[in-house]
Amino acid sequence: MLFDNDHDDDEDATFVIQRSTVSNAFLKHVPTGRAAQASLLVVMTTFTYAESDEDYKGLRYQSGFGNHFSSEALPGSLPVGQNNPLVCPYGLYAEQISGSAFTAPRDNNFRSWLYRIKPSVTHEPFTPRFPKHEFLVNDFTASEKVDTTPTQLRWKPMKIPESPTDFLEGLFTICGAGSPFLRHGYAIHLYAANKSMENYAFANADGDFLIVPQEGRLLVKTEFGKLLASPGEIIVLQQGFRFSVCLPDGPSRGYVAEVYDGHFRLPELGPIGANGLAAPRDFMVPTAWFDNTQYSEFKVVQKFGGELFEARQTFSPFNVVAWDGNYAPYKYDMKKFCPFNTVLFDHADPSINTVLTLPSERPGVAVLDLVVFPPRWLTAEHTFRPPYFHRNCMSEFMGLIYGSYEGKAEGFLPGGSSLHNCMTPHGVDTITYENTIARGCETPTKISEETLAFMFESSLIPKVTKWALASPHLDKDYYKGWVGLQSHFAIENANGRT
Ligand SMILES: O=C(O)Cc1cc(O)ccc1O
Ligand SMILES: [Fe+2]
Repeated sequence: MLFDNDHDDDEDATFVIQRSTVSNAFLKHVPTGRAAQASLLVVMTTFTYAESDEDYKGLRYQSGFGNHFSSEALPGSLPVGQNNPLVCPYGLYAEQISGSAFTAPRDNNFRSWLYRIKPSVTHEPFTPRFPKHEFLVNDFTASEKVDTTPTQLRWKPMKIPESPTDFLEGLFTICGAGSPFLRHGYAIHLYAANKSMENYAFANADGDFLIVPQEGRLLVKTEFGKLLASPGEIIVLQQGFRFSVCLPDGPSRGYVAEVYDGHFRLPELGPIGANGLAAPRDFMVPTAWFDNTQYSEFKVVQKFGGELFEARQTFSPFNVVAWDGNYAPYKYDMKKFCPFNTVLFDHADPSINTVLTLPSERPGVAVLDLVVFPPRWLTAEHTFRPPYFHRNCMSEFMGLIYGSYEGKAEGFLPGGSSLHNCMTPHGVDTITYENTIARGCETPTKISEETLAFMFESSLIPKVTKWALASPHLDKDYYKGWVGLQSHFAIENANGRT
């Protein structure tokens, strides 16, 4: 460790998860080998986490968003004053990973130098991985696995699978737009898993992963070190990084946004000033750690153009003893978000809660924003305080990590999802509307500490996978939450509702 701005993971923090014993109904209806397998297998309550506690207790991080970091697991393992000396300390190989064109402008130029026991290229040829992963979609411009619909969509929480399933096996696409071949667009996936990835690492050549755990912690081993994230935190694993997802608590599920255009950044703060929203200091980057074990076989699985390929090697890709650069994975605790809001009247647009944004080439228009709905005071006078009724040219995918969402009294459950596509009308449900009118807005109210919802908002119109549309988790009654909204129009009452 070269810097002292490092942080310990809270060793005392525990997170109780509920084990589900129901099969993955999202996949159940799909007449395929994997789904058929899943429905045949008996309930399984074990999980694999082979490593000792030492593996994740007391992890240390470096802090700061977009910093240039340096970290070494052995003293003196970082070369001094240059990137690729003829001979590196400890006989390490120097290897650069570029997350932007070499010539990208400085504030958009991302690269790191990794000093590793063997270079990444030391593997057998890539071959297609079997059995094929049938539930991933990347090229939404061409895939036959997707459909379009302007209907309001909502899904109940997915179930943890019964059969042994790791993060990659348990990943399935819900919706998305564009294509990694064009380097433009995104995919939104869900994952539900019950075991750690064993003896293999995954790397995504198509884009960056932003993972939102909803149940169960994730311990992610990366070439840069380890990241441990609880529900409420997010993890960003950029294009190309090799990583293995382990489940220290067993069953786990959550949401993933995959973006093809480039990397997330902090939003501009404009008139808010220099402080507020997500603070750069709260972004945590791993410290160097390496695994020098000889494996009879260790696979690197690479997603490339939406297809999975694998290559065999006899060593762990987590063999980086030291690294230096600004292209590194990170985590962020959304509970640390510092919200701003209206303090007199009217409802602020949700963009006020943007955590991270991936801008498009059009000013102010995002490929994908991560927006959080954190605990906060509502103080607006003579104002309908919950989210307004609206139609949006942007598309809104929402998830709930815990608690309940201010706009929905019923049906939007932790682990559930909703999609309000481009120009699809939506807003609070009837019960929330009636309760809000009845309660009035005389006193400040607080959205509970026990609640955390988020939204992925995009300017690109998502197509939805056929399995998500046919899933038994799709809430067919979602529209009923609004059909009860009554007309209160009264020509004789010009001053408000009767
Ligand atoms: O639709 C939603 O619930 C998300 C949302 C929240 C809000 O406070 C204002 C607008 C908006 O789209
Ligand atoms: Fe909305």
